[in-house]
Amino acid sequence: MIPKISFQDVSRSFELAGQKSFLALDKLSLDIEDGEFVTVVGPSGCGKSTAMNIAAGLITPSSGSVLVDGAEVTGPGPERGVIFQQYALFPWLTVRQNVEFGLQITGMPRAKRREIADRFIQLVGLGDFANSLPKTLSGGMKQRCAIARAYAVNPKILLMDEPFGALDALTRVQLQDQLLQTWSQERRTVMFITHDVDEAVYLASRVIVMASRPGRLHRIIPVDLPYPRTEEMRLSPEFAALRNEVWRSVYHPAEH
Ligand SMILES: Nc1ncnc2c1ncn2[C@@H]1O[C@H](COP(=O)(O)OP(=O)(O)OP(=O)(O)O)[C@@H](O)[C@H]1O
Repeated sequence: MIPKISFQDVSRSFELAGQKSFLALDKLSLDIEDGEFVTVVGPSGCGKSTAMNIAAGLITPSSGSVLVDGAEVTGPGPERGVIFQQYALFPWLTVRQNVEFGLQITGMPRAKRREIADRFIQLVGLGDFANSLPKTLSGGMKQRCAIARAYAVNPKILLMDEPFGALDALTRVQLQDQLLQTWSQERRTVMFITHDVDEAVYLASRVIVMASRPGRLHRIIPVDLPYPRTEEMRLSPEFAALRNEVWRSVYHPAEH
């Protein structure tokens, strides 16, 4: 089976003015299977976003390559949806128009667009706000809108860079469950960066732990908890053990 996403010896350095070049990512090799949900954790500056942006086709590697379905990534593509922490919604468009936007550029007829947009707006719990402008929404609602917009174009891969980072704890947990629910229905491949160790364990079938200086793969920790994930699981000793393991390898990489 060809992996859905394959990082092959991917390195990236940045030229800093007046200094020698800085190695942000050092020979990352990692395969992500079709339909898999992986989370990526690691200290600030260890190259998580750099790796994801290379997979998204937003920046190029200095050496190595990322393959999607066996083909080298050379730029962004509709099969890869990207969701950032601060997702820029168009402020002059309503929730529905924002969600429809990605479909419009594919040339889809209006009625079909609206049907799909409304389905995803319902799914993320914004049914009552379809005609609202972003400025009238809370941060969590804006992010739900951004997620609906990314889902609506039906990308086979979701690249999510701390998408819930700015949200309160309760909204965050709700969006985690919503994300897992849609993932189990539609089986996209998800690569999800987070600073939250609980979130990393709760969502993933494997947690990718990176280390810094230079940014690199440190460990891969499998999460042997069945899906669907539940609140009971979140509070279980197995979950606590996994969380501790991930925590130690992020914060004490020399020993773990
Ligand atoms: N465009 C750039 N120019 C110069 N240096 C950069 C650039 N982008 C990233 N870097 C550097 O590369 C390193 C890795 O950055 P990256 O954003 O990938 O880390 P990260 O693990 O996602 O960090 P965080 O968890 O803080 O978001 C950092 O030291 C950063 O300063």
